[in-house]
Amino acid sequence: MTEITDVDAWEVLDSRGDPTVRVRVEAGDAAGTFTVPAGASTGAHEAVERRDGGDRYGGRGVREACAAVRDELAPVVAGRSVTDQAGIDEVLVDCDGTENLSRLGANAVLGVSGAVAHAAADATDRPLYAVLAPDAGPGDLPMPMINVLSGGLHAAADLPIQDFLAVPVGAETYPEALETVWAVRRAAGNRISADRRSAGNRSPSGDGDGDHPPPVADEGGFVPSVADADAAFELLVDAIRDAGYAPGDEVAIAVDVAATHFYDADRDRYALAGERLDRAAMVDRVAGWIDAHPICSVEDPLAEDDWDGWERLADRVGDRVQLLGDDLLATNADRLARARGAGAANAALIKPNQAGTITRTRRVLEASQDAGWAPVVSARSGETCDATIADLAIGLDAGQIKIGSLARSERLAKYNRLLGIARASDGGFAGGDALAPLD
Ligand SMILES: O=C(O)[C@@H](CO)OP(=O)(O)O
Ligand SMILES: [Mg+2]
Repeated sequence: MTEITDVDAWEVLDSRGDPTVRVRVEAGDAAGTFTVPAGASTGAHEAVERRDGGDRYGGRGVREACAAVRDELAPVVAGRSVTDQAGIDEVLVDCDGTENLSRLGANAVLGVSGAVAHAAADATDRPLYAVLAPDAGPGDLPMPMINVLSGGLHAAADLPIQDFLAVPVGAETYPEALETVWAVRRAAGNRISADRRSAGNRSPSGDGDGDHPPPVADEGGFVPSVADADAAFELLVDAIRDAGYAPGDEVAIAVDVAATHFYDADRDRYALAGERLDRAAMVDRVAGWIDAHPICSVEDPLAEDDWDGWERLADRVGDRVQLLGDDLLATNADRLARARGAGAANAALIKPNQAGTITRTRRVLEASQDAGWAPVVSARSGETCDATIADLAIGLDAGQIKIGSLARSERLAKYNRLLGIARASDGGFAGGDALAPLD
């Protein structure tokens, strides 16, 4: 048994330049570090983090979360076996004392939980994915859904839909999957640049007529010059063709509508690019996108508490596409159980900082697998070069992963971790089965 001997926490900056929590756990000579990510399109049902700028903690929430790690969480885990992840997570949750971890902050609790997992890997001299894996062992490399076009809260743009992602369903190896999407991204960038050139836009740094680079959003996706979702889907399909791939068969499209953030609860309407859609019209609109474009996965097509809308859409298209709950499920076991009972979705986005501990994350992921629902491990829009989710996806055999674009270091740290694991393994995909090419 290797006992935890020290826990420290401090502020570091994430990919938006905002402070976040980094925790280091020591167990004798072994040590592990984990850095907590942060969402922008956060759901109401996520575990509650202490972030800067919130009223509740006077705007210095991250500093207080770090202090909570040092002053309250460190004493309760000191002396415990670093390999007892479930036991440690239980005392962390008990120490907070609230269900949603709002007293100390879910970022304080997850910071310790994640660093314990890394320290256990170091103490046992095993890769993190092996430490996270069940007795049956780790799974396959996850099929990536990779952000190419961005809108919504991640981009200062008119396009209300958040992510348009390419899924390289025809790729046979991990390097080929990333090469495929890189070619699609480059083709999309060329098209947006050409549009900007003809519209006379120029980047502030541009010094010539040829310089019209596309703007990029929080996760490195390109911000297209269109407000209409159908136009964005068509742009992505054109880019897939430009890159030499068959839309649907070789590269399919996933979309994160992130509808909670344009749902007007007072009027019970979806405010979509100047329109005001009621529930039935929003369901029609999403079904229309699925009919018209080679879409294999739709995330958050309706707002986080619009159960009726989710059920209607699932009845209509649930046998044809992956209906992925992010804000709906919030990596929360009770919400997943409710959604299962209602048949409201058929896949679960898995974000550790929505859950608050590694063990809670694992349990929701496993509950989703038990239900026959595809789990998709996901990064947040605010990230660091911490690559833990890559190991989580492989260790727990998630089958799919969503990290962001291929052009920002905080995203590439995770893709590169997966490439390293692919190099050391047979490189097989699990996700190819879950997301079969479209007919
Ligand atoms: O909505 C999402 O799925 C994520 C990642 O794209 O965004 P955020 O981290 O801002 O919630
Ligand atoms: Mg989402």
